[in-house]
Amino acid sequence: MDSVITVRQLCVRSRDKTLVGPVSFSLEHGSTTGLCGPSGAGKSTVLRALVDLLPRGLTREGDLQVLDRTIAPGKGDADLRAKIVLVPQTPVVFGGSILDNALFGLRHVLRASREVLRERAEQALHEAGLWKEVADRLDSPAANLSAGQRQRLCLARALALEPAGLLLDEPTSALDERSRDTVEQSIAALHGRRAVLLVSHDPAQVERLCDTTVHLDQPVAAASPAAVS
Ligand SMILES: Nc1ncnc2c1ncn2[C@@H]1O[C@H](COP(=O)(O)OP(=O)(O)OP(=O)(O)O)[C@@H](O)[C@H]1O
Repeated sequence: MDSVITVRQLCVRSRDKTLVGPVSFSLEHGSTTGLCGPSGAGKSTVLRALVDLLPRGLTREGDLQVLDRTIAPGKGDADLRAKIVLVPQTPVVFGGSILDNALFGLRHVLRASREVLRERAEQALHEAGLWKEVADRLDSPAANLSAGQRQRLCLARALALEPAGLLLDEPTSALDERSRDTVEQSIAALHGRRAVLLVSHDPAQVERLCDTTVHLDQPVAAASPAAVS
């Protein structure tokens, strides 16, 4: 299989502490990898490091390769973030319609006619498993969607970019069982098509969805507020 992301000896440090790592792993095309570990172990921080979007005051060390391109710290760009897309834990739904939300992001990376953009957005809604529920109301406010539908809308927005890798930060942690199952079905459908890194606290979910698991075993000491600028 082809590697989409490879990290070697990745560490994230604040001014005076190592918050994460060293950790090494690779995400293969078509595979789903679980990223597990106790609260505070650094799972969200790893995801942000992979798209080179660490908060100010934190630095990355070690090698990061995305599709054979080496990403030096601070050198991540729009191209990287269209290839590797981070879907945060809390779905961010913008004002505007369901279609506007699915198109957000895509509009910035693809110069194409409205028809082509719309086609890509609709395809992404299919891929995220939301199409049947929204096909007849694409122009309705996205704010009216349920929590599970919002999560899948964020997934669709990410998929519209046709990324090689998707980083999902606890996508079902705030959902009831039924919505969780629906979101899980959408994630399962990505298998074989994208490299997915799934942060999850739920071993059963990891068992259901993932081919392989990366453990961040060591809880790490938080940086003191004084250490962060
Ligand atoms: N901007 C920051 N400055 C200093 N320390 C930070 C910063 N962001 C995160 N940390 C610290 O890094 C460590 C890892 O945090 P992170 O949120 O990545 O953990 P997590 O494994 O995702 O936790 P959870 O499972 O609770 O979401 C924690 O100790 C946290 O306090």
